[in-house]
Amino acid sequence: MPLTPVPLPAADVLLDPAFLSAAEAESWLQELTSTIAWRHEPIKLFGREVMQPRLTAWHGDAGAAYRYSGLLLEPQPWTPALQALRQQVEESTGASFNSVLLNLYRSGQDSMGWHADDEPELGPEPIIASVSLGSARRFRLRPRPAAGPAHPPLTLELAAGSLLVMGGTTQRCWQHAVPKTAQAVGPRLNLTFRRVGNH
Ligand SMILES: O=C(O)CCC(=O)C(=O)O
Ligand SMILES: [Fe+2]
Repeated sequence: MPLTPVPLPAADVLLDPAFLSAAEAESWLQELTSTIAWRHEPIKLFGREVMQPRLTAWHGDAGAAYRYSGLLLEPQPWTPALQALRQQVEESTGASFNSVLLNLYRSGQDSMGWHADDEPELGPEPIIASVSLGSARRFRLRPRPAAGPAHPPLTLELAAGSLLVMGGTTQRCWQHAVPKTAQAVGPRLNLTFRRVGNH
């Protein structure tokens, strides 16, 4: 399926709900869940260290170090699986990426709080390509307090095999989150391909 624009002011968001077939998505889920060295990292929140409510991993080109929510992340090398997925994402988006952040939401109790991926090393208008595997979860978008347009929040259901692309002023004008859910959901694995450094 093609990438289709999600109509939002002051944002450049595209979604392909079926970037991967169900069988491809399932096979990537199995492979990545079992071969990635998942870490459970602390995060600095208002000056205090708390554990992140999910598992993470960071892979990329040597030297693509990245500060993320108070952590300095040194990338692990690309694995053949991540290289293959990166190539497929680059072909669909026409963009190039030197790193990928992986998040494993073990259950509905794992989540990602409101944030924008606006770290300086991503540059002023970063393109971030997000592939989802496993259980579908809600992905919420809301205007950034003060900087965002007057628009209600929006919820996208990111199902297995979907590709979401955020570019342009999306990070400058909007925030996004993956809230907890009380529904019984299985694990969800998300990969966000990024280009860091030299902006
Ligand atoms: O899991 C998702 O869909 C979002 C991940 C995300 O926002 C991030 O890694 O910055
Ligand atoms: Fe994000």
